[in-house]
Amino acid sequence: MASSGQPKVVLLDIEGTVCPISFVKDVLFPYALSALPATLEAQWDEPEFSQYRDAFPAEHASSQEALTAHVKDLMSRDVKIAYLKSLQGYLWESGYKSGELKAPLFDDVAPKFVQWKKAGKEIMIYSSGSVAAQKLLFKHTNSQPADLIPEISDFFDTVNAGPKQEASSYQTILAAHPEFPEANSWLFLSDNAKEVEAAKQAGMQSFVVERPGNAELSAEDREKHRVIKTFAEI
Ligand SMILES: CSCCC(=O)C(=O)COP(=O)(O)O
Ligand SMILES: [Mg+2]
Repeated sequence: MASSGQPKVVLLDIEGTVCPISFVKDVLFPYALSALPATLEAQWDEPEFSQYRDAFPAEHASSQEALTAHVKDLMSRDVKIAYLKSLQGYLWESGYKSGELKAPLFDDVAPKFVQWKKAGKEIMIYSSGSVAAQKLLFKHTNSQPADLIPEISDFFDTVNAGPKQEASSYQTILAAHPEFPEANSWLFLSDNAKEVEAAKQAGMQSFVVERPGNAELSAEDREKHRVIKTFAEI
């Protein structure tokens, strides 16, 4: 049983943990779908875009129409596959930089970042969103200052760590930071109970975060995991 000692590292999920699920589903996703046609039209043969197009399976990268249909299908099912997440991050970049997109972090998040850092804790991120998308989100937040990147020590996604519901991914993250070798000195916070389970299997402390708009937690998950509604007690 992992100790409940004070964590040295706070590893944070994004959607449903530091920002509402609705921001991803109702703002970021529609923005990406609205930006896709013009981006494909203008950049289909551009070297800058080719890395995103060529990461797709060949049958879905054969034409702008095929790629658009595949992206719409994946997003309609919230499939968190890396090549889609990379393309989404690319599509969101102009929106963040223009000011059209701003991440609505929950009120307790930015103050806790300051408090955790003063207490000597490290803050890291582990999200299905690409590392590039994570950095855009934390650079353009509703906080003052808007840029919280300086508070964050590292970023992990499904490419540099692995699938979020597999314990081996959390072991990969631990291996990336030998300066914090005790798994139970890490605290992973996520809205997803299966991710919390995987982190605990890797020896981390891990709590389920229950934010407004999150999916209803099962009685089993409430029984199995500590559930927190804010970061107040961390
Ligand atoms: C990094 S902003 C976009 C987040 C995203 O696309 C996503 O799927 C978030 O999933 P999470 O693992 O953070 O719940
Ligand atoms: Mg989440």
